[in-house]
Amino acid sequence: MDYNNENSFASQLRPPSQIPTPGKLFEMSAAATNARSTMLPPPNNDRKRKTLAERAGEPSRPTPAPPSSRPVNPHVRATSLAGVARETSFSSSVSSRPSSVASTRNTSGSSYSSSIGPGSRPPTSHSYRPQSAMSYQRFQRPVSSLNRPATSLEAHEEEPGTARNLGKRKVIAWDTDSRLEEVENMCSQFKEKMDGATTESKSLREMMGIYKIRITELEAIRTQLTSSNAALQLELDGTKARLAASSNELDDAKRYQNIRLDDMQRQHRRELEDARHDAESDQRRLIREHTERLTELQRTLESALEDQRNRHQKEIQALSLEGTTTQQEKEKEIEKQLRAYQALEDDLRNCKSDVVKEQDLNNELRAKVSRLTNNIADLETSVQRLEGHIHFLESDNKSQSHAFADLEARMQNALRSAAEANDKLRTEETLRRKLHNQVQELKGNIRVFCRVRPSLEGDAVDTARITYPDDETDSKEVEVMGPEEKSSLGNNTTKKYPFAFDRVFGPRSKNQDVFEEISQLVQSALDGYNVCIFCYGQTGSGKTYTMSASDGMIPLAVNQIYDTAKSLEEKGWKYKMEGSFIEVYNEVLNDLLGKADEFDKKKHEIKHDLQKGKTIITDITTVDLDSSGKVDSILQRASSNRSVASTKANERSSRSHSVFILKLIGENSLTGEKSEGTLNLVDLAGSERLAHSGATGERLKETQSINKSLSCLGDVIAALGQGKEGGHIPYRNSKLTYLLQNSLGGNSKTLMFVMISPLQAHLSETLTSLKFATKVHNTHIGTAKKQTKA
Ligand SMILES: Nc1ncnc2c1ncn2[C@@H]1O[C@H](COP(=O)(O)OP(=O)(O)OP(=O)(O)O)[C@@H](O)[C@H]1O
Repeated sequence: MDYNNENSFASQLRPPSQIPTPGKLFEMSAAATNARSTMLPPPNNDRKRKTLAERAGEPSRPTPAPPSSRPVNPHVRATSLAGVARETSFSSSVSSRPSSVASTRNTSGSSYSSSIGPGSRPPTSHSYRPQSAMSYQRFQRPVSSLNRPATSLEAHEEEPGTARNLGKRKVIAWDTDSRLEEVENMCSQFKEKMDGATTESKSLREMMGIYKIRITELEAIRTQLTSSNAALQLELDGTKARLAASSNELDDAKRYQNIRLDDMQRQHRRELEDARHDAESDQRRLIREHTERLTELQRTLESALEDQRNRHQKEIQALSLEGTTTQQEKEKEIEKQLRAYQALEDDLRNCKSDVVKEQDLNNELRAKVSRLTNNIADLETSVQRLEGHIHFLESDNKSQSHAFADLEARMQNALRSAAEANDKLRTEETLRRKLHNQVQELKGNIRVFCRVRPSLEGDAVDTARITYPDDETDSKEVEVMGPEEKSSLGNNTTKKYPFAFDRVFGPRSKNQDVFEEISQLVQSALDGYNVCIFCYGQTGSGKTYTMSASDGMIPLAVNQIYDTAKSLEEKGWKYKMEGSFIEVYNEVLNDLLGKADEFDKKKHEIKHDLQKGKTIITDITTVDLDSSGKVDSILQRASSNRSVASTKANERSSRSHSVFILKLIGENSLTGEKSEGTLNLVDLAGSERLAHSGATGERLKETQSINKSLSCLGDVIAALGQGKEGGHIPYRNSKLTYLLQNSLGGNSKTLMFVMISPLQAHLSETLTSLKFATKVHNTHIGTAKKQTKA
């Protein structure tokens, strides 16, 4: 809860309920108060009234001044005038006869009417009523009542008594007629008064009704106000309670905050203490380390200084030694120079003697010059002889130039014949390709090799009896001893099953030996043919080992292609190699170089260009094989993808076909030739028969799909073997045969490996595989066509 948020608290309070408008309240208090305070006390009927006769005998008393003669507040006057509007006769009688009853009555009536009733009274009448007509009358009553004849009401009550009084007066009357007239006048006046009193009474009753209604209304308002007051009180109590609860909560929150603040402060202090402690220990450690380092540095510096000092001392010693040596040498040199000087002096002496000798010699030389002049003539003769010899040598150089030109011509001839030889070589390469293809055709466009794997360490000891009759010569035959059968005579017999293929590899054969046999087919792919090599056999018979081992057909084929492509470069050929790896599992294509989690989900379509003999698979990863090392990474990626996609119970590689597709696009820049070949290396799923596998559920579905695709492969080969021009080949019956459509049949070269397990337990599957391979071997497929690029 947010105790600081006053708004939230304020919002919880209820808005005050409707309070009656101050106008009404004012109206009630003023009107009600005034109505009650100004209401006339009931007429005192108990007061003993005097009869007319009694009053007639009384001496007349001075009448009080009429209200009009006194200074009256203008509002009071207005009120009286309002009364006049209703009872004009009374007003007039008051003014004309101050002593009459009517005047008094009229005044009180008008005062009364003016003091009550919001409708008939001017609103300001209360505020200007220090002495209302009523109060004036009340104040005057004891005096006026003495000579007042009677109020209209009293007159009414006293009416029966009037006749009696009159009768009494008749007795005492001294002027009967005038008295009678007076009485009649009085009677008529009483009658008038009666009428007026009746009207007044009626209006008073009406007023009473109005006041009753008004009182009821005011009572209702009071009730309403009381109830709203009670509601407000309740609300106020509720709000007070909420306020108290909120303030309690606020106090709690404050307390909690304070506790938390204290905790945090304590923790902060602790952390600060720890940090300070850590910092101090760090500081101490750093100072220690620093001191140690300083000491060490000092030690190092001191030792370096010592070394340097020693070195300098040594140098100084060496220099002083050198100085001493130099000084000695210099001294020696000076001595030597002194000796040389002495020698020079000796020489000078000798020279002087020599000059003498020279002069003698000069004379001798002059004699010689004359002799030499004679000799010059002899030499000129010799020069002439030498010039003749130079002429002779110059003529020999020309003959050498001729010989050089001759050599150059011979070299040009050699280059020409080399170019011719290269041309011839290229022509021969084309011829070789043709002849190579012819040899392959002669060997048959579908060939079958059989390979029997050796017994492995974990294998059962019981091996089948498999022999190789022509092992030493052609290596084309294999004989398998069938299972023991009882003859009709009850003897145990075993049947021998001989098979012959294009080549049989025994258990001792190596992958390299196998590859030598197929390398010519790989060469055909380089030459622009579609080649398909697939391994057929039961699970564990050695298909993957033959195809994808590190020295298997795939790596060896790629290596050979690299080597050959390189050697063909000097003949003008340049090759581009693209590799992709496909899996066919349960009739669904998967990209083994793609993502394992997209297996069986991503759709790949097979599209054929039958005219160009090209196959395209949509959304497949194609790797540029620009170095031979790449093939290893491709095989590893495919293998890891397969193991990710497989489960323990389902060894995916055994239950699916894998196809390594190598596209080889070549172009000869010298001859303009182009070729596009495809090498398909197929590792088929295990071929064990459904009945033998004992599979159920998902495994049964897999086995059915494998059997279907393998039997479709057999059907396609059989249909091709029939060799009917335009005959239907059921490629579309399975994904595998549809994928290999351009690599199976007339436009391609096909090689099938039938892989055999040496175990007796697998004998039945071995015989089935060998029989299937024999059927394929007996099939002759039409001539292969080279794929040339447009
Ligand atoms: N010629 C051989 N020399 C030595 N070992 C071999 C040979 N052929 C197969 N093997 C071994 O035999 C075992 C089974 O071979 P491989 O996995 O190649 O069989 P497979 O037919 O591909 O089986 P699957 O159908 O399950 O893929 C492997 O351990 C493999 O190393």
